[in-house]
Amino acid sequence: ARFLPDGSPLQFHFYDKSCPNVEKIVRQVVSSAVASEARMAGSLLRLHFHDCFVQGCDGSLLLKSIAGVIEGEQEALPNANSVRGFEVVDAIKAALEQECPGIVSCADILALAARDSVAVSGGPSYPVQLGRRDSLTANRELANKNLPGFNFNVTDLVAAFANVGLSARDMVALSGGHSIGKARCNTFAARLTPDPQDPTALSSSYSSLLQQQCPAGAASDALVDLDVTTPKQFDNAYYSNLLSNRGLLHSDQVLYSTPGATRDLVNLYAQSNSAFAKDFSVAMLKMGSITPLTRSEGQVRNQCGYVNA
Ligand code: HEM
Ligand SMILES: [Ca+2]
Repeated sequence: ARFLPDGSPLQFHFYDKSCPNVEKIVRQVVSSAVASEARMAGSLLRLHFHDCFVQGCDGSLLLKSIAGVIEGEQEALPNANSVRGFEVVDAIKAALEQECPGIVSCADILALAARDSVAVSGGPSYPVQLGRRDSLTANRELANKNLPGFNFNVTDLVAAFANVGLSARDMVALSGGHSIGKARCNTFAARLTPDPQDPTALSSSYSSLLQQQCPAGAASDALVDLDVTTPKQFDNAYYSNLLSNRGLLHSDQVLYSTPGATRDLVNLYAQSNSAFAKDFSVAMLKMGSITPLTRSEGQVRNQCGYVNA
């Protein structure tokens, strides 16, 4: 009950009888995927976030578009040419279908894979509530509307998280997800030539480094580490970076550069990795309980990319 959001219809021991090895199997597949490509941890973490913000944690993000039937979320602006890791989700699903066919939902796979991705990257681990079921639908329009943008200021960010029941504190802690993974140059190209009058501008040494990494500016399809200090280690260096104007995205840097409560939290997390670990775990649990389908709602998909025939 340490982290339990009261009233959640999900349970920590949901698969204890029906699929007792579920957590071990997810952990194994995630570990080996991250061992062969460190970035995959970030990619899997982000899938859970982008799922939960759009009609709840229901696996809607995983559904492939089918002309005239499903307008999938993967083509929404914040996702297009960006979200990845679907092969790993499919590999987890395949392993679970071997072990206990028809039991574990794709939405739960995303929640477990996100937790394990953080843990194998050196971040905190926390118990995950389970029992989510998979949607029959996706909503591209809602993905465009609900997912926060890299150009957002603090007010926009607080509002986007409040829209799904998360606090400003949750928002700052969850932004620490940018402790791992990569971004395309076009998501921060506007920051490559910093205006010294702008408090959210990048430090000149960091912007010079980024100019080298994005030779074609916004047109460059290069990828840059979101955390310049410890890009593969899930830790609080993301927050220390903000103190020296080395937040890659505008939406990262504003958390510190805008005076107010979010700056105080950035200072706290930069100082204390354990305060960050605790708040991140609490916030992930809250995010994971956004309006799930449960009981007889939705279905357990046989393949994560498709509604059952
Ligand atoms: C606060 C608002 C947020 C905004 C505006 C935002 C925006 C972005 C953008 C623009 C990228 C780069 C995408 C690309 O270039 O293809 C990105 C990557 C990423 N985001 Fe966020 N994000 C936010 C919150 C979060 C949260 C809450 C998490 C997880 C808890 C998260 C985890 C990640 C990860 C791990 C990556 C790297 C993915 C990879 O390498 O495949 N982000 N985000
Ligand atoms: Ca969803």
